[in-house]
Amino acid sequence: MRVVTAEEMKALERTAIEDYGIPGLVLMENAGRHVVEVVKQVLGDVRDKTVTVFIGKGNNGGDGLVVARHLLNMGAVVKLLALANIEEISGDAAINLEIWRKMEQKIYSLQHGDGINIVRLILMNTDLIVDAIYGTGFKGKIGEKAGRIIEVLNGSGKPIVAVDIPSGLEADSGRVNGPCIQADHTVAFGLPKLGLILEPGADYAGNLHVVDISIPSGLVEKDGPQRYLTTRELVKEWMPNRRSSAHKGDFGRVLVVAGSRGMTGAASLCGEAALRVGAGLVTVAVPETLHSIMEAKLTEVMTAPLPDSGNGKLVREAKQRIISLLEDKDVLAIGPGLSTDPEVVALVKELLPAVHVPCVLDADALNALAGDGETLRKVQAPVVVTPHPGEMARLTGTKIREIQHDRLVVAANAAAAWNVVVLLKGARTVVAAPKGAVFINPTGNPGMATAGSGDVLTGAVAALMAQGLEASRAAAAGAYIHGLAGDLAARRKGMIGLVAGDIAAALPEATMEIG
Ligand SMILES: NC(=O)C1=CN([C@@H]2O[C@H](COP(=O)(O)OP(=O)(O)OC[C@H]3O[C@@H](n4cnc5c(N)ncnc54)[C@H](O)[C@@H]3O)[C@@H](O)[C@H]2O)[C@H](O)CC1
Ligand SMILES: [K+]
Repeated sequence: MRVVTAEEMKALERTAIEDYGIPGLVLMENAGRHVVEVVKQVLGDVRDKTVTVFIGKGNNGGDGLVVARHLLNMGAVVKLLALANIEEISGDAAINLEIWRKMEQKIYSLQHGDGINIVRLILMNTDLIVDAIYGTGFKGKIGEKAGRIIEVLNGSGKPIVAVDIPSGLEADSGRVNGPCIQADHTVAFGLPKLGLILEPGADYAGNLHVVDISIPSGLVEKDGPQRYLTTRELVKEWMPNRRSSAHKGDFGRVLVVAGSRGMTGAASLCGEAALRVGAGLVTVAVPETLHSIMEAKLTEVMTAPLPDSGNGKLVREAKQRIISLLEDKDVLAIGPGLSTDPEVVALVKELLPAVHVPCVLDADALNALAGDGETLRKVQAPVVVTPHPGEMARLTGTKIREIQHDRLVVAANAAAAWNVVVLLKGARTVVAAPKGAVFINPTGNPGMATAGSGDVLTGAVAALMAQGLEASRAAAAGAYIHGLAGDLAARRKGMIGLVAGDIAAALPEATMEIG
């Protein structure tokens, strides 16, 4: 599903109105009806329930007026409060205001005074709040008075349904610069806005319902900026079919180069994950002094010893052995637990230009390239890098806060500069392809911020590349499946006690859920 900015959404709405002749009033009516459906999901029978609708002066408020009218017709008690100067309501919103007035219904203006007392009074008998104050027209900072009212609404304990966007949320970034409606449900019209998908916006949005308000589908799907929300349907479309006559070679052979003394778990988690996401054959190559430990740890995953320094860390001489192991492999996954020993750094830098199979670089393989992202361009095959914000900061020579301030832009710029797919981990993992496509991942939970979680993700991405998925799709699907496995595991074990092994163990269930 495409993800848009406020301006891009407005342009789609304008085209629908001006070029296709769909009256804005029709779009607004459709929008309002969908909000009513969600209100009914929350309240059940709305008859005699009290719904308080807060409107602003723009078309978001217009949607709110449509919601009020339909709920009234359904037998609900509806209170309508305007946070703006009613006289400033214009266009389609004014038409709906006129209808509301002709139905001899009241509208409380909060224009004068601080409005807090009237809001508190009305909320005492309210069963549900509809936030139709600001939508894609919101810019900058919420006004002081509106901010105080929003804080009262958030503290009311009443369910809140936000119209299009929680008021106070920046549609394009998901950032908030002050009070913002903490919605239980957000009904987004046409396409999800970026701010509803990125943190903290996704948190403020609550349950996101993306609804069709009859903007022509050809318009909605047409090629605009290639920003997508990774959905189950998209991942299902990308996953390879499994013919009954298939054999393990059909699903690719992965070589994992990972591990060092005290970090054998990273190698085994990565190898196990690659198998569990469907790779046909997986070999984990580790420093030779650790080889017997790995043989004991792993069953379905094969192992191979690599030259090391005797202290359980690879030496640059391992390059030749890795190149020969790669001769009958389809994908290389390198980095988990390798350590940042100078010999390992030298090995990674000398090995990469000699790699001719698609590869996933994670953890210490990325740390080996600190400040030297350009080396990534020397790999003779598609590359996926999977940095967390700290590794990304080291790779780009910047600070974590700069990485986190604009994750999409940082990932997209790095992808283009290094000609690789960048999977930037974090709340809402972002996948950026060199040619501009960006996928935002909706799955996962804070319980996954646990040692080894990234090793599992690396194995999942490698498995999908081995099964023939194009690099950016393998990264987006891998992030989706990894996050879904984490959600399934957290549902059973909670977030606090969740460990990476639980995520790995839930991978098959996650791939089953995708179908
Ligand atoms: N365009 C259409 O045909 C449809 C739009 N839909 C809904 O309309 C809103 C977008 O409406 P818009 O009139 O552009 O603005 P808003 O209602 O979001 O904002 C109201 C108004 O608020 C003012 N404003 C902006 N920022 C601030 C601020 N920081 N403080 C105070 N006031 C502010 C500004 O003047 C705005 O005009 C969209 O989200 C949909 O809900 C229909 O759903 C579909 C048809
Ligand atoms: K809103």
